[in-house]
Amino acid sequence: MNIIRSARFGASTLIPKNCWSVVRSISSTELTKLEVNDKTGIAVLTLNRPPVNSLNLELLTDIRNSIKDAESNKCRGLILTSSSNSVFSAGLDFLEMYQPKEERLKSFWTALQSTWMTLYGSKIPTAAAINGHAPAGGCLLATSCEYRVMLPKFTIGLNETLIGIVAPNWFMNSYLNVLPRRVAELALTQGKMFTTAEAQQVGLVDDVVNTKEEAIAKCEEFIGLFKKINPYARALTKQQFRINHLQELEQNREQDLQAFIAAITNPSTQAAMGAYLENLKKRSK
Ligand SMILES: CCCCCCCCCC/C=C\CC(=O)SCCNC(=O)CCNC(=O)[C@H](O)C(C)(C)COP(=O)(O)OP(=O)(O)OC[C@H]1O[C@@H](n2cnc3c(N)ncnc32)[C@H](O)[C@@H]1OP(=O)(O)O
Repeated sequence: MNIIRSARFGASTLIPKNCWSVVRSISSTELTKLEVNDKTGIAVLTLNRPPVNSLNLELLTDIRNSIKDAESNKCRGLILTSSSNSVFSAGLDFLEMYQPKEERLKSFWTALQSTWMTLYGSKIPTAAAINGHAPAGGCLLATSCEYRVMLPKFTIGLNETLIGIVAPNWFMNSYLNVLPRRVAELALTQGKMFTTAEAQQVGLVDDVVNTKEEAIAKCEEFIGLFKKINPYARALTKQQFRINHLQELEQNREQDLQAFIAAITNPSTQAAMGAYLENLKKRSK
């Protein structure tokens, strides 16, 4: 019998393969659902933190655990998507950063660093089915993947300067891994949110389709490209492209954390964030 061991069902829980329907849950929490298609071996990770999948400590932790579960279950690839019809992820949860408690703020940023390193450095092929808006941290998740497909009439980009904050190096590096330097610099300094059409034009997304189902199918097609490629050779090649960015953060994690805490707790950042949040709340009424 072909057995899959699911880390989050407990080390001793064995799930018999073939006793399940084609799509099988590997692990799920209140905030994430990780399902694998038994025929293709490709896993779909659905973010499910209504209303906007803002990334708080718990969601970031669940995303990281899910990526690790997909890897340890030897999935052939991982697709990130959202349970919302209009938002992929609204980025970092402002409530983690506005008037924060220091210990929680530290855990939050440390979880973001770990999640990014796990996703950006994952050995398996990764793809994002962007079925809604993807500002800031939402864009970071998407650009950390190897392939992106997006639905029309949404927006994506690193808008940090609009909020009065500075995207850290590793946010920028994820952008630069996808965009030409000049486009990335102009976009980052303006805090530009690209429409789907603009994002495709500059190469921020690879394809545009009309439905979430088509987006997942496109991601599967992308991951299928590696069917005949030796996974070890593929993973090492990907690693060589990304190792400098990963090492840069790994070697400066504490410094990066302290820079984040100093920037976020600065009274002028708090004031800018407070005003931005106020505006967001007014708009949503
Ligand atoms: C040199 C190095 C130094 C290091 C310095 C480090 C500095 C920090 C770097 C990293 C910082 C930030 C990265 C981020 O990710 S910040 C988050 C940026 N996100 C945004 O700007 C998105 C804001 N949201 C929107 O634009 C819209 O909500 C939407 C995503 C387009 C969706 O629109 P919608 O109409 O569908 O929904 P809406 O009514 O606006 O929102 C519904 C409720 O959700 C609340 N909300 C939205 N976004 C967030 C969020 N990111 N965090 C928390 N809450 C959010 C919104 O306020 C509504 O709430 P309510 O119903 O009014 O209570």
